[in-house]
Amino acid sequence: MKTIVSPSLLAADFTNLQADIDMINRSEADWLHCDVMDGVFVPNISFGFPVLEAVKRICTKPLDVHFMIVKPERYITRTAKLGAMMMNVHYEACTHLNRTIHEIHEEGMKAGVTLNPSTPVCMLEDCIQDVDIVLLMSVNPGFGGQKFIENTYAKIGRLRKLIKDSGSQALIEVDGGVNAETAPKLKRAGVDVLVSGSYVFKAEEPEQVIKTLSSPLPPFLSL
Ligand SMILES: O=C(CO)[C@H](O)[C@H](O)COP(=O)(O)O
Ligand SMILES: [Co+2]
Repeated sequence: MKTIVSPSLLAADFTNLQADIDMINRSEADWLHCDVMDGVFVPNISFGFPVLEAVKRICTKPLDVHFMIVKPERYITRTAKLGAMMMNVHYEACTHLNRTIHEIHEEGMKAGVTLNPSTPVCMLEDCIQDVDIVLLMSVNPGFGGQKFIENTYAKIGRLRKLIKDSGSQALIEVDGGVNAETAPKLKRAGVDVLVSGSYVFKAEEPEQVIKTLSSPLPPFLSL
């Protein structure tokens, strides 16, 4: 089965976003992952609504928006208005996660819940049936180009079990350090969606990289 690929805009060339988004539009990428950072929840500031709105005007792929901000519920309506397909909020940033998930759905978007590397998947036991996607951070959020945290493979297994046992339909998305070495192992571990920033946008042939990320593993590697 093909893997959903969501290249991360954070690694694009901000002096020529049009060229990089043209590449995404031509490519086999399924979604475009947009990292919004506030300098409080994470120690970095990326971009906000003016950039998201401009990107939405020229990008033909659905936007998968990853909010690394405190109290993301303040921006649900605005995110829906810009036309995002999915709003990903951090478990660690939401005091009333149940309400936030329902508000995201009421605004017509898919609801994603993101876990930092140190947050265990069992924290999702009481909301897994309500979410469309769980985004596992495989780096500490805030920066692109970091080293993949190996414990993510085992975490995917624990999350897969939680999803199965609860009868949830949630997809498993992994973000951070996804490249030629980690992607096949993530596929074998059962990931549904791969986010990849530097590996895609710094590649000589980014469209080919996206195609390879989305391809199923050869049968002898899927064992
Ligand atoms: O959420 C993120 C960082 O907080 C980015 O989506 C992620 O880091 C992607 O970058 P790379 O593939 O270069 O690791
Ligand atoms: Co991200």
